[in-house]
Parts: sequence; C-alpha cells; structure tokens
Amino acid sequence: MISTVLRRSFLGTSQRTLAASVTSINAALFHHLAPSAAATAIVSDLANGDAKVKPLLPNSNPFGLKVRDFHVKSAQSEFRSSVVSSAGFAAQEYASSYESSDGVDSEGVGSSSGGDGLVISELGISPEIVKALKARGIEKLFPIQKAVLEPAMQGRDMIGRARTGTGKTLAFGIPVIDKIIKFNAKHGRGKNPQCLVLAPTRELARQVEKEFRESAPSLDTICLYGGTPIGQQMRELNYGIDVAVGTPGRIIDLMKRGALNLSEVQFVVLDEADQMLQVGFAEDVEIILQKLPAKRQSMMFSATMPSWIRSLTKKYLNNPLTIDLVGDSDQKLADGITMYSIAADSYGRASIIGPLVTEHGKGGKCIVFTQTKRDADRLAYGLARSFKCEALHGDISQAQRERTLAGFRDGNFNILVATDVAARGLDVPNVDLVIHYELPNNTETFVHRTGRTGRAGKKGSAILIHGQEQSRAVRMIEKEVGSKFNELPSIAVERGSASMFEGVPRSGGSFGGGRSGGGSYGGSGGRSGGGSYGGGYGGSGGRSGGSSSRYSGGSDRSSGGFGGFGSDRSSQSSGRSSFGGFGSNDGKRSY
Ligand SMILES: Nc1ncnc2c1ncn2[C@@H]1O[C@H](COP(=O)(O)OP(=O)(O)OP(=O)(O)O)[C@@H](O)[C@H]1O
Repeated sequence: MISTVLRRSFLGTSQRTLAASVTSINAALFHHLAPSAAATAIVSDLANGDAKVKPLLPNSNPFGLKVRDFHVKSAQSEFRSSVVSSAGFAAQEYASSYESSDGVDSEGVGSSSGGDGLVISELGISPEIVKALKARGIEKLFPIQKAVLEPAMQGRDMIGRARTGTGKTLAFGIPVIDKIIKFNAKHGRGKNPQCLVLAPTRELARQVEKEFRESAPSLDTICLYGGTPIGQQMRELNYGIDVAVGTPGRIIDLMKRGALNLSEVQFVVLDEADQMLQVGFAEDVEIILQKLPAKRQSMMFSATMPSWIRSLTKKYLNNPLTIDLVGDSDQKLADGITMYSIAADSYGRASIIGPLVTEHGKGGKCIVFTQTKRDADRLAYGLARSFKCEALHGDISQAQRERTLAGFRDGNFNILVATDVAARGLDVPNVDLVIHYELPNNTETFVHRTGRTGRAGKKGSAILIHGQEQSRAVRMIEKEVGSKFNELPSIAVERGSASMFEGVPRSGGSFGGGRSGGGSYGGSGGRSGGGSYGGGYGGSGGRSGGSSSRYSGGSDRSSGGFGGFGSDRSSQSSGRSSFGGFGSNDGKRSY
C-alpha cells in the first residue's frame, strides 16, 4: 500500500507535495515501527517503485526535508530531582527572602552580573543547554529561575510571578527543555509536541519560541499563531515537533483540522496568563487545557491573580506551588529603572517627545507608548521628520509588524511608537528609555510598559507625561509601583509649534480632539461613559467630557478597565481588555 501511495504521488504531483507525502508516510511508519525497521521498509518499497530515490537515512528523506526518527510511543518523563540537587535550596531561599522582605529587592537582578544566581554549568543540566546559554552570555540563573528550577524538575505544578525582564521565560524554559532532551535521549523523539506554551500575543509567542529554540538547538520548536499561512505550520507539525508555542486561537484551529495532536503533551505553560483573560482568550485556553492528558506538569506565569486565574488553577493545576517574587508590598519595577514624570498639556505633548528622547535616550533605543493606534501612527509620522522612527500596532499587518520589530531589535531605527501591543513580555535588549505619552489605563499597564527597559539587570529610564491636573494619579502610580518619580521641569512649547503633525492624514482624528467617542487627546471629543477606571487612580474614571484626564478612557475601549496592580477584578471575566486594542492575538482584540 505504501508503494502504491508513493507511486501515485510520484506520477501526479510536484516534488514539494511528494516530499510531504513521503514525510507523512515516513512519520506514520515511524510511529508504528522501530526507526530502523521503518526506514528499511520505506527504502525497499521505493526501490521497487518507478522513481529513483536515495535511501532514507534516519534524519533525512530523498528531498532533503527534515524527518525525525520518532520513538514508538511517548511516556511520561521520569526525571530525578537529584540531577539538580544542588539547586535544592532555591525555593526555600526565595521563601525566606520573601518573608523577610522589607522593600529590599529580593530578586537581586540589579546588576549586570545577574545577581548571585546559580552557576548553570554546575546544575546537571544538559550540556547542550549549558553551551547554548553560554553562547548567549547566560551562565548564572536569575532568582526566578533559581526558585523555579528545583520544583519544576520535581514535576510540581506551579504559579510563578516575578518582575518584568527578570527571566521568567527561561525559568520555565530550562527545566522543560532539559527534561525533553533527556527524555528524547532515552526514548527517541516523538512526533507530537511534549510541551505546549500558550501566549496571549503573537509577538510574545514568537519570542518565547525563539528563546526555546536558541536554548536547545537539538529540539524542534514551532510557533503557531494566526496571520500567517496555516499550511506551512501543518507541514511542520507533520514532520514532528518537541515544543509548540502559540496563541490559543490558531492552536484550536490546528487541533480542529487534526494537524495538532496534544495527546503527548507532558508540559503545559501559560505565559502572561492574566493577559489571556484580558484579550479574550479565557474560553479558548480552557478548551485547550481540557484536551491535554491528565498526567502532565502545568506551570502558569501571571502578573496578577484575577479570579479566572484562580479558578483555572483549581481546575487544571495539581496542588500548585506559588512562587511569587513580587509580593504585594514590594516595589513592582525591576531595579535599575529610574522613573521621571513631566507635565505637559495635551497639544504640547507631541512636541516634547523629541527633546525628551534627545536628553534621556542617550542615542539608544526608545519606545513611546500611546493609548491608541491612531496616535501611534500620527506620533510616529511626526517624529519621523527628525528621528528614525516607526509605529507598531494591531492594524499593521503581521508581516510588517515582524519587520518593524526586527528592525528595532537590529537597530535600524531607534524610536518605536507603539500601542500596548508591545507592552507585555516583549524583550528587545537595550531599550534605554520608555515614554508614556499619556497616563496608562492602570498601574499594571504602567509596570509592563516600563518593564520594556531595565531588563536582565540593565539600567533604563521611564518618563511619564501627565497633565497638570493629574498629579494625584501620578502619586497613586508611585504608591502602587513602590518607586518615586523625579519630576522634570516642563518644556516650553510655543502654541504654533505644537502641530508637528501637520499633514498627517486625519482619519477620524485623535489629535486635537476632533473625534467623539474616544479622542485620546483630551480635546473636545471626550468619551462619554466607558468608565474604565472604576477606582483606578483617584477617580477620574467615567467622566464624560474628557478634556483632561486620560484616565477616563482610551479610544478603542469598550468597557471597564482594571483596578490597581494585583487586583482581583472578577468583573473582567468577560475577557475583554480595557486597552486600546490588542491586534496581536488572532483577532480576539484589536489593539
Ligand atoms: N540567567 C540569565 N542571565 C542573563 N540574562 C538572562 C538570564 N535569564 C534571562 N536572561 C535574559 O533576560 C531578558 C529578559 O528575560 P525574559 O524576557 O524572560 O523576562 P520576563 O521576566 O519574561 O519579562 P516580562 O515580564 O517583561 O515578560 C532576556 O533577554 C533573556 O535572554
């Protein structure tokens, strides 16, 4: 039968299709036969067929496409915590430092040395990982990694929380890839993913997948997200995958098409779990979790614990350990970030960005966060007259967003004007300055945006631009974040010069307040209702004229926002964000 299928393929299809056919048959065979037997069977059948092909080697096929030597059947990994027994103190060490926390940074990622982390090469972690990390300059564990390693190696379910830029991805990544590498060495490689990581945005999914790939080159990883052709992803899944990272929407799509088989998943990680709720993925996440094998290790990383997360935890995690390196009373930002604030009125604020970048950006990378896509476009347009600058938001095509991010990472331009699509999780090394073009919706957003700088122990600055009348809100942020702003002297702006946006196409116009229903600029267009700030920063929420406080809403918002940092707002269970749009997550939102 195999040769029949192959012959039919050879006669009637392109080489590309053929390759896929061979690969899938190969994969099917390998799943039922020992690898060597499978290879022999295929080779002998092909030898009798019409086409001339090279013999199949374990990791290649006649067309040079990647083929994996699958193990017959996956089983639960059996890993011993003794491998990392030297890290045995990690969780306890964290616990004691957290209990005795008095505002001192319990994480220790405050210096470029990476704090007093454990030396990775001494932990019994696979040499491949140690080598790959070393090549990236990573030789010691950061505190969250230290705290997570031992219980993760022991197979504990867990909920983790740590400040921005402190290495949460590798905290779950290292134990998972180490276990998979060791498992594969013992049992051979499986076709279906052993690890599934769910991320709320495409950008974050790509980044997490990259981190896995670069830390374990021998593993096959895939990133599954919308906005890209599904066929290629299906073919790659068919070749065999160790780690799948993706956004829930595309993952469900692939499951429905029968292309993604989650029956062998041993590790599931929810990264930025609370954001899943905010961007409308709550239901999808649960659908996926229900499809996973009961015997698995589940880890969840979440900045806050809304009631949805708690109920997820109860339903899908088994006696989870909570590792919280933030706590409720601590400073929420990573060390090394200096906060500044500056007052500017709505029409003058665009004009002060240039001087702020020049003075505080040190010629390095800078991200300016706006509330709305339109503002991001318009500000980027204006700034581009004097700086190399691009916009990033959810109305921009996925391909262009990827190019923009790559260009920013590579230093092709140094000012990125972005909506909150870039606020969470994105790791662009060496961002020196974050500017909040206006007050964010809530402290949590402030923390995530600000956390794009000062990563991995580096230094950075954040500048919050606020209206004269918003000082109460600024104080509230200070209180909730646990750090003080240094108030910068105002920058004089001549009225006429404020219009650096002349010539910008006005499509509904967020500048100067032409819009009704969400002029992000104060202006006349204020929203009525929305009341995103139920109790946020001192009560400007829900106002209707909106001539001053940004707290009253963002243009794309449709419903209520969050409370303060760490708050538990079950009112969010609708799964809708109060942000000005997340376009990055397969259509659930439009950032
Ligand atoms: N042990 C380490 N030593 C040096 N650099 C590290 C280490 N661990 C992680 N990093 C680097 O630190 C940066 C931040 O890591 P990561 O993106 O995982 O942070 P995060 O805690 O997930 O941040 P966020 O909350 O913003 O998502 C990355 O560039 C990563 O490669």
